Amino acid sequence: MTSIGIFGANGRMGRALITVAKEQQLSLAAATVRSGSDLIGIDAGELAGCGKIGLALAATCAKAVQQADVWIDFTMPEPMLAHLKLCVAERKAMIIGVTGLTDAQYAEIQAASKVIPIVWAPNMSVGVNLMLHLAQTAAKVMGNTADIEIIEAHHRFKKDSPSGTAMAIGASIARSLNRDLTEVAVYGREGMIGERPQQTIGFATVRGGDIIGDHTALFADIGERLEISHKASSRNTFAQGALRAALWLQNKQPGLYTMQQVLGLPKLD
Ligand SMILES: NC(=O)C1=CN([C@@H]2O[C@H](COP(=O)(O)OP(=O)(O)OC[C@H]3O[C@@H](n4cnc5c(N)ncnc54)[C@H](OP(=O)(O)O)[C@@H]3O)[C@@H](O)[C@H]2O)C=CC1
Ligand SMILES: O=C(O)C1=N[C@H](C(=O)O)C[C@H](O)C1
Repeated sequence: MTSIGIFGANGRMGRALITVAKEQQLSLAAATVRSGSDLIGIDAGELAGCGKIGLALAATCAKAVQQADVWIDFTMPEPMLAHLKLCVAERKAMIIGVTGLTDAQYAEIQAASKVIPIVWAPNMSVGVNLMLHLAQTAAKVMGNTADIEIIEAHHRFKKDSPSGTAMAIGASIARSLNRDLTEVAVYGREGMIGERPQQTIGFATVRGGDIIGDHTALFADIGERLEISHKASSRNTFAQGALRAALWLQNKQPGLYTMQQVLGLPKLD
């Protein structure tokens, strides 16, 4: 049975991962927190609020990393890169859900994937990964005349904007229309901005309360509009996807894999 490790066990996603791993009776071999944390030694299930699981939280270090075959990381870009180095040194596979990466940070994941197998995805839900296909189909049919806008909403604690998922939806649409997202993306509008250039892809961000994660791709033409929407109502959905990826990734060759591959969906354009 694949043994699984969780970095950032105290995060919102860390706790969801522990809960779902327990529900699914997976082999959770390690769960770590920052070194020096007061949580070290506490039972991981008690931290997550799902009851004792008999696994004490450990400090993140090489020795802890040796305890599991596949590590899951939903922390933040900088700690994730430190964890990536540990996994490369110990030749451990990694599932990475962290968003808000710079191009240079993403390049570090690409480089590490020459040595270890990695799944990186900004959204581990089945629905969003299907939505990427639906958005490409809509773009091919409507994208040359319709105005395309991507709207996302998340909880007040989220640090990055637009969300990683919104960026992935925008990139998928741009690819299927042969547009360069860096040239056509518009992030927010203010003042006398003039009429909308048709080729642009707009992004709008909402932040508030405890919204788990909503995404809409809007194709607005004259006389009709199409909206493709996904709403997550539980973080456990993302955790289920990440754990599915962890089981799928064990014994794979080094490489950078996608959730499309994990879920057996066709390759995106
Ligand atoms: N791909 C997907 O499906 C999804 C991706 N995400 C992404 O996952 C990431 C985490 O989200 P979320 O769980 O809400 O965030 P949280 O803020 O709840 O958790 C972040 C975790 O990272 C740890 N951390 C932060 N900074 C450091 C540091 N400098 N050193 C060590 N540990 C650190 C925190 O530790 P501590 O508790 O000690 O502060 C915490 O455990 C985000 O990038 C988010 O966008 C989220 C949901 C789904
Ligand atoms: O920070 C979050 O919470 C989420 N982040 C991911 C993103 O940036 O797309 C995925 C999900 O929507 C929740």
